[in-house]
Amino acid sequence: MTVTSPETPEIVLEAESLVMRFGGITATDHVSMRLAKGARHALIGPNGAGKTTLINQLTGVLTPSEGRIRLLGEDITRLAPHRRVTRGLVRTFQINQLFDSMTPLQTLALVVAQHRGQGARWWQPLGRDAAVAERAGELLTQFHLADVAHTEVRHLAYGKRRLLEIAIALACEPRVLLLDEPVAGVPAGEREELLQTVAALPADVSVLLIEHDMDLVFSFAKRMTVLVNGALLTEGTPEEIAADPRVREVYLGQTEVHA
Ligand SMILES: Nc1ncnc2c1ncn2[C@@H]1O[C@H](COP(=O)(O)OP(=O)(O)OP(=O)(O)O)[C@@H](O)[C@H]1O
Repeated sequence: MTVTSPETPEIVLEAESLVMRFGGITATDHVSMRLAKGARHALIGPNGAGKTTLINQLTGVLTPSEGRIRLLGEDITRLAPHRRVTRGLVRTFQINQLFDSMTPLQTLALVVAQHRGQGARWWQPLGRDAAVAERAGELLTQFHLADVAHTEVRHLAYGKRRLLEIAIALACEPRVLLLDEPVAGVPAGEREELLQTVAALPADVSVLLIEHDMDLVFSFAKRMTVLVNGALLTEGTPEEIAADPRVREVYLGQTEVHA
């Protein structure tokens, strides 16, 4: 039996000494990080720090040159991306052309049905499967999309599209959600709704936020990991990170980082 106490939180996602080389470039240089259950964890770093490369390894788009990734205690280092989603590791999706002519209701019903193994039946009139329709309706309400439930995605405001992207990820019932720049490009007038929704994500879903917007990072995160030049510079609480002179130097754009 595994005994966990408040001092030893359950670790849901663990990267152990990940290395990713592209030819002569080491984009991820022995990076380790752990995400606790219910985490609100941000991954930050200047351009080219290796955030995207790290996330691509966590989701399975890239296979690390070295190191291990564990999800809920199981090694997933070489597991295909879709199998990671099934096991509860989900990244926010960028809506592609496929969804443009569908409504948010149709989109969410499709994803919920697909995730529940009812993909072949998703096109049946909504209402045939009450559980799917109910879950899609819940997500529409939770993500402030009820008023545009029947509007084709192509006509949605940008902020609503970003909300739908997060709702799609939640429809996959994640244990760990990788939230990739949720407010990037969202106009000021639409940000507040998005920020509130991100703040209200279910407490039992562990969230890793990748974000350049420091206001969002500091209002959201309880822990932060800072990457610089592919390596882990430091990890800590927002207060520790804000007070760290090395982090300040990085964000002031100085080239020398003193360890
Ligand atoms: N497929 C690739 N082939 C070669 N080099 C790559 C590849 N992908 C990333 N890199 C390099 O790895 C380094 C890290 O890039 P990455 O995109 O992961 O950084 P990032 O922190 O996500 O940056 P940004 O904030 O600008 O998106 C960069 O030097 C980049 O040029």
